[in-house]
Amino acid sequence: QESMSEKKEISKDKNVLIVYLSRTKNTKTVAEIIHQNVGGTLVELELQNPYPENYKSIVDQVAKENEANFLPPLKTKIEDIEKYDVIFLGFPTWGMQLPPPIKSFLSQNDFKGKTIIPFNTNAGYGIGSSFETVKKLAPNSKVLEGFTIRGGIERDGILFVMEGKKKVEAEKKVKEWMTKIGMSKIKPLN
Ligand SMILES: Cc1cc2nc3c(=O)[nH]c(=O)nc-3n(C[C@H](O)[C@H](O)[C@H](O)COP(=O)(O)O)c2cc1C
Repeated sequence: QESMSEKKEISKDKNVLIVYLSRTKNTKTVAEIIHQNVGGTLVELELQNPYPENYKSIVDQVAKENEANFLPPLKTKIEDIEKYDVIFLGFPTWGMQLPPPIKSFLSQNDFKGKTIIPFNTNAGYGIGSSFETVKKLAPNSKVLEGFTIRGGIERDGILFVMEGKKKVEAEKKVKEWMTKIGMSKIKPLN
């Protein structure tokens, strides 16, 4: 027989999805740190037509896509997205905006009644309009306070930085943030 306290515990259990976009693996590392803390399903978003390797080319392409409101088709399809209650959504800042593939992801799924938690890395200029756009594109969801940390500066040839001391700093900051938003106590079901 289940006691009352057990029932309370069970109602706290959540299905957690961690989905992220990452080109030079900084956001990927933050996604993995979140995964180590909370468990759940970890998925990298991939595109049907990958972006160019060249930095200047990708910057130009993203600027054009933003201007045209183009939603690049995704290769990654998340099975049974309905079953997830909590979705951590990770991305770098691109052109001071939410990257087009994340706009695609938000536009093609229904997040009604779900909790979305954004996380970000950037070259030091911050989140721009990205967190606001998450709210706009998932209007029936609850968007919690996001996490942001400085990552690489590809423009200056600094690609992956989330190792050594920097990774330790990220681990500490992620833990503090998860406690603040009440996500450190949840027990993922999956
Ligand atoms: C196309 C593109 C545009 C970017 N635009 C910005 C920007 O507007 N502001 C900023 O601070 N960093 C910008 N960056 C830098 C990335 O946000 C930063 O390097 C981030 O840590 C990369 O994450 P990733 O390693 O997960 O791909 C841009 C990078 C790329 C590739």
